[in-house]
Amino acid sequence: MSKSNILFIINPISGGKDKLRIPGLIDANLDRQKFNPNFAFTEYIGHASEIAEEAANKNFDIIVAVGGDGTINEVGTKVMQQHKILGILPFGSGNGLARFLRIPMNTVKAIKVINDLRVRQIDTATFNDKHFFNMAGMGFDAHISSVFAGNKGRGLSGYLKLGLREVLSYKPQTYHIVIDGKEYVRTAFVISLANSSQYGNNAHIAPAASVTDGLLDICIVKEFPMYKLPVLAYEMLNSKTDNSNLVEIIKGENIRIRRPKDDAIHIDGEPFFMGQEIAASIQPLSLNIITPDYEG
Ligand SMILES: Nc1ncnc2c1ncn2[C@@H]1O[C@H](COP(=O)(O)OP(=O)(O)OP(=O)(O)O)[C@@H](O)[C@H]1O
Repeated sequence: MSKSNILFIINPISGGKDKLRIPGLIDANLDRQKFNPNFAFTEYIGHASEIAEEAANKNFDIIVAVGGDGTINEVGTKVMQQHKILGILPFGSGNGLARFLRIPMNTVKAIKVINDLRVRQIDTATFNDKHFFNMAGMGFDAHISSVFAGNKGRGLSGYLKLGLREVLSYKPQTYHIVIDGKEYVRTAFVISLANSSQYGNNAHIAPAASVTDGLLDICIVKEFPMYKLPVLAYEMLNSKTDNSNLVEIIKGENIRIRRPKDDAIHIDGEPFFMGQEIAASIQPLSLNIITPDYEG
């Protein structure tokens, strides 16, 4: 059997964890009968994308994102465009897609998943001109990720502290939403377009989401009084937003959203700025990815 050339693209800042030991750990645990490993550390935003594109144009068959959903986004976009295979070693703050796909948070176990080399196809989606793999959206979560991006102390506790401060001052907006031709007008705190079920850290906004159904779950988090925030948190952490009074979920393939002004959005947790009009759609089974033996 010929060996696959595999490149690990390591984001040194994701999840706020030191990653200098990662190449050694991979060397010690990767199946050398199957793989020729190489390593690259990213140095700036967008670098993972550049490295992945170059590797995909060379002779790398498998490219592994070592980081969180933002790193997966950069690497996955190039892997998908070049019809290669994506692997994930979860090292983010939230690890939404990795958790959804049941990729172990333990690095040695996640390397063993790569050794098993079970490749499946999952849906991906677009949000205007950008691809996403886990979740994209606007409203409070986009606002918070733009604020979080300017914050040096990444990691869960930094995120929670900022979230609490911002939640008290954020004002819901009114959106005109068209999902597969049907129009909805909603005043919402957040609109999330979910490919997987969760933002990360097992906060499930769309419990019934599947990455193989050819559909996005459009999650409209309604305007609600702040004292109900713990209810929403409880529902997300217990996968109960399907029956919530606070969240409306509609499945669809093609989505258009008009909002009151140009504003922040997020793509897989990373902040961007976009205009008033957003068009999103799903690309069924468009990404080859290594996962454990799990259907979701
Ligand atoms: N060397 C670097 N310095 C600064 N930023 C970087 C560097 N390398 C990559 N990045 C950027 O770091 C951002 C965050 O990465 P990532 O999403 O993987 O981690 P996270 O936000 O901690 O995890 P999650 O998205 O799972 O919550 C990405 O947008 C990526 O472009």
